[in-house]
Order: sequence, then structure tokens, then C-alpha cells
Amino acid sequence: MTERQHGEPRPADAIERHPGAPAPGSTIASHYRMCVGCGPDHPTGLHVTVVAGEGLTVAGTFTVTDDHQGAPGLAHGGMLSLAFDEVLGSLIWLIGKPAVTGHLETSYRRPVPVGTTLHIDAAVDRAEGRKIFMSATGRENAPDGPVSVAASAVFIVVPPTHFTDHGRPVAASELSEAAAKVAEVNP
Ligand SMILES: CCCCCCCC/C=C\CCCCCCCC(=O)SCCNC(=O)CCNC(=O)[C@H](O)C(C)(C)COP(=O)(O)OP(=O)(O)OC[C@H]1O[C@@H](n2cnc3c(N)ncnc32)[C@H](O)[C@@H]1OP(=O)(O)O
Repeated sequence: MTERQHGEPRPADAIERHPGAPAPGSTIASHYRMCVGCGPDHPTGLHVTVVAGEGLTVAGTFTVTDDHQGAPGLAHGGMLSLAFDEVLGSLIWLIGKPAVTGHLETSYRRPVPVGTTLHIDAAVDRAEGRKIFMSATGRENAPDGPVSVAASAVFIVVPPTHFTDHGRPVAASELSEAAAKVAEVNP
């Protein structure tokens, strides 16, 4: 291996779409029915939906409701950050490796009123060892609407046991098929 010169950036590792990844255009199923980000059974969750894109990209949506307000009539910044965490996190199903958020940075560009649907495009930018660098933009009410929020994140690849060691036991019926495989629970 050639030695790097001082100040030269570390070369990125190859990172590819997993052969078993959901096909472009298909919905990425909610990983856990009670997830506050994507779970369909969560009463006040964000109910984020995500569709796989080409390569290492996804497109998500989050519709802001009264349950997500900070100032009256406006989305709470933490909720917007959650929506980005969820959509960025769904990129792991394209890579085929479990990972968790290490660092998430959110830049709020415009207030987001209740009733807005944010269209969140997210992509994997590069990988370095276990670190996966990702970024996303959230546009108001249309895939080409004005950018309301932008985010960047570092996800860290973890062993599947991360969830069983630190979480609680769960039935396969509460998880998506892919998540049940990660958690190694049988139906
Ligand atoms: C019971 C059954 C359950 C079933 C579940 C089914 C499966 C579910 C499947 C899919 C779920 C998806 C869910 C998505 C939800 C959305 C995503 C979230 O909200 S995730 C929650 C929030 N995040 C955390 O809770 C992380 C808490 N932190 C940790 O656990 C650790 O700190 C961890 C794993 C992130 C790192 O700890 P280390 O000991 O493994 O890593 P070290 O060896 O120290 O670092 C490795 C490399 O990463 C960098 N690194 C570590 N932490 C970093 C950080 N915070 N920011 C930036 N880089 C970091 C280090 O500098 C190092 O880099 P160098 O190799 O030296 O270049």
C-alpha cells in the first residue's frame, strides 16, 4: 500500500448496493411497527415512508401534523431531525449492513408549517472503515420544491447483536422481514 502524504485525505472505501437490496422504486418496509419514525402502529409517530432509489439513494416523505408542532402551527426542529434520521437510516437496507446514527447534523433553512409534506432525498456519499457518510435534503411539498432542511450524518456499522444486547426481545411480527433477519428472531 502506498503511504499517504501529510494532509492527503484518507481514500474512501468501496461501498456498494447489496445484491439483495430492495429494487429501485420499491417501498422500504418499516423496520419496526412501533418505531416513532416509520412505524405504522405508532399513534403519534412521523409515519415516514421511504422508496428505494438508484444506487445508494432513497426518497422519503414526512407529512407534518399537529402531533409534531413546536411553535403553534410549525414543525418542531427535533421532529424534522427525527425524519432525517429515519430516512438516512433506511439507506442501511441498500447497503445490507446494520448501522446506527453516530452523528447527525441538521440545517434548518425555512420554517415548516403543519400540513407540509417534506420530500427527503438521501444518499450515501462515502465510507471509511465502519463509518458511512450520508447526506439529505428535505424539500417543501414537491420533489423539486424549495429546500427547507438539509442534513448530513455519520452512521457506524454495528454487529446485529447491537440490537439484541442493548434493546429488548421482540416478536418477528413487530419487525419487517429484513429487520427480523438482523435480529435473528423466528416467526
Ligand atoms: C432487540 C431486538 C431489536 C431488533 C431490531 C431489529 C434490527 C433493526 C434494524 C435496523 C434498525 C435501524 C434503526 C434506525 C433508527 C434510526 C437510526 C437511529 O436512530 S440509531 C439510534 C441512535 N444511535 C445510537 O444509539 C448509537 C449509540 N452509540 C453507539 O452505540 C456507539 O457509540 C457506536 C456503535 C456508534 C460506536 O461505538 P463503537 O465502540 O462500536 O465504535 P468505535 O470503535 O469507537 O468507533 C468506530 C469508528 O466510528 C467512529 N465513531 C464512533 N462514534 C462516532 C460518532 N458518534 N460520530 C462520528 N464517528 C464516530 C470512530 O471514530 C471510529 O472511526 P475510525 O475507525 O477511528 O476512523
